Amino acid sequence: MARGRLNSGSKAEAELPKAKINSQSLQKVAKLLTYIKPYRGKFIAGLLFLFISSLVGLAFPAILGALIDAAQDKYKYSFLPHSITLIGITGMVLLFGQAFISFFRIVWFVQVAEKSLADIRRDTYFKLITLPMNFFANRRVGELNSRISADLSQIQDTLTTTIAEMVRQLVIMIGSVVLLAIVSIKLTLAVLAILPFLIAFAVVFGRFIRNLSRQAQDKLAESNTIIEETLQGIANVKAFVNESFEANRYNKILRDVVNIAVRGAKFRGVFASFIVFCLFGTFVGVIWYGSVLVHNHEMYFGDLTTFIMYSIFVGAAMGSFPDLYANLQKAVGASERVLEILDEKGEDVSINAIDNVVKQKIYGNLAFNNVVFAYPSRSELTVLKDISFTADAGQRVAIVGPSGSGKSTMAALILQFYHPQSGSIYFDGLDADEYALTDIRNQVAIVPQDVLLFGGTILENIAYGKLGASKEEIVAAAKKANADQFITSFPEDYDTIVGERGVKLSGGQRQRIAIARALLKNPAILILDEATSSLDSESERLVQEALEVLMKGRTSIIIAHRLSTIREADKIIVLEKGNIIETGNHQELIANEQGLYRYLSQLQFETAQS
Ligand SMILES: Nc1ncnc2c1ncn2[C@@H]1O[C@H](COP(=O)(O)OP(=O)(O)OP(=O)(O)O)[C@@H](O)[C@H]1O
Repeated sequence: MARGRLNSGSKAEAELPKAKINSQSLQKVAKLLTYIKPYRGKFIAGLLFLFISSLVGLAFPAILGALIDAAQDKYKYSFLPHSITLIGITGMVLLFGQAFISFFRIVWFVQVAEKSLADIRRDTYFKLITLPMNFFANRRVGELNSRISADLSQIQDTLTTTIAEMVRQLVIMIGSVVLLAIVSIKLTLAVLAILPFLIAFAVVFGRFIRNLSRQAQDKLAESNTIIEETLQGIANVKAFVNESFEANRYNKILRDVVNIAVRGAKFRGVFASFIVFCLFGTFVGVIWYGSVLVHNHEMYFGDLTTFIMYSIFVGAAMGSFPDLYANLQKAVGASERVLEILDEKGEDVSINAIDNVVKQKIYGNLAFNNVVFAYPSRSELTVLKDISFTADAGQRVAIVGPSGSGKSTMAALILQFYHPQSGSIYFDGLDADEYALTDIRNQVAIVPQDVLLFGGTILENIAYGKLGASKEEIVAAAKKANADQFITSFPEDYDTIVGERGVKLSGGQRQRIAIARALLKNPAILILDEATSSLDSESERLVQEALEVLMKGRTSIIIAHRLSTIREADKIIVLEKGNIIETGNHQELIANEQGLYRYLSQLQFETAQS
């Protein structure tokens, strides 16, 4: 019956919203069910075995009744042997047969569910990572991740248990009602007159209680967000001595959780007491009426036992439907959400690495032609307004400008993370749209401001630039990137684990790893997003040296924060509020007394001196 969880603990899938089950939603689910297709043989066999084992289960009340009657030398069923022992043996044989069949149906259902779910998971993950950047800009990634895993678990549960349980309970319920009528039509009518009303009441009241429990769960989820956020930003909490502020915030929300849970508990108490009273009242009534029939010799005692067992079957089956139906609704909702992702249009990247190899070589000539761009998530703010510039193969072009002027956005456009609203980007004189997306990304490398290292060894982290690179190639790249020395100073050398659970590397060391990665990738065009935080002078020298090696022979776009590092650039583009306001080399720009470049240079020079 409605087992609304009213304590504030919550399972992930308990929070999943339910969807309406109608022809439209079922059509969508059917699309997801195509994932079962490769395993349909096992699935159908499992359903068949389930059907058989449920039918066999229906025989037991009759056999138990027959055993009890046989004890009094009464044999009602002609198809059963007229001997207590033989009836007992028949029961045992059926039981064994049922156990045997159940084993296979459970194994097959789990196999089908696991395999098809793995396929859905693989496709969803691949679709997710090939979705355009804009998809991620509008969503909280953590939320997306937990939502998808909860949705997929719900679908998995439904495939492994809910569908099987529904079929089983349906067979048992229909079978039991038929068999009840055969045993005693009078008693059957008495039971059927009461049970549906009781169950309808339980469903309606149960739903009300579930709503209350959902409110408690939502509040609890809100409180968990506080924990998550504060733990992620623990350094901020400590630095601002805001521990008591956070503790109070958390405490307040916890009090709300308790209030809602306690209010719900009162309703739950009323509900449970009423149901227990009515349900057991019904059974007491049935047994009373049955005893009267037995007493008047209108019914055997064994029949009464059989009858009571079938009534319990019917009650349990009816009671299980609301939960099973709710599970099905959640699964439909979950399927719809997973399908939404699967139906999104991903970028043109193939799951087979072989399809992504470079088909059209880029030599490094880059041009922006009247590029206008606004982020799709903030379309009212034009970030780049009519940007035009060229970078010839092998040139170094620096982009400078105040914070928020659009420098990183230009890098994102070169990497084709977004597309300009108007204007074009050209590689070797050809519009970017004429290249395969992977061709561009394979031949452009970025050394970002903040280098993210994956959990794994240093070797694997460098190899990310060229999967399948040999150890010699990796070490050679690390040497050129001035990284070999610090790597070999670790006891585990290139096998040192870095990332969240491994050794923490300094900013300069991480940058040199990123440079080694980029060297290994050997791109035609290089984007350097210079770190804003300055390194100590030794580290700075090592990084700068490595960058010199990296930039040699390639087009380099340097997003510069420290103007001292770009004096040698062939061209400097000064950006302000999305417009190019000056272009030239260092000498030319510094000569412009009213220019922004000269002003910014002086500002940095004075700051450095002071
Ligand atoms: N993903 C995004 N979605 C919406 N707006 C964005 C996004 N990324 C950046 N912006 C906005 O675009 C503008 C330009 O940002 P951008 O990061 O390109 O500047 P920047 O010159 O690189 O700044 P900084 O020197 O601080 O890194 C800013 O107003 C910023 O708020």
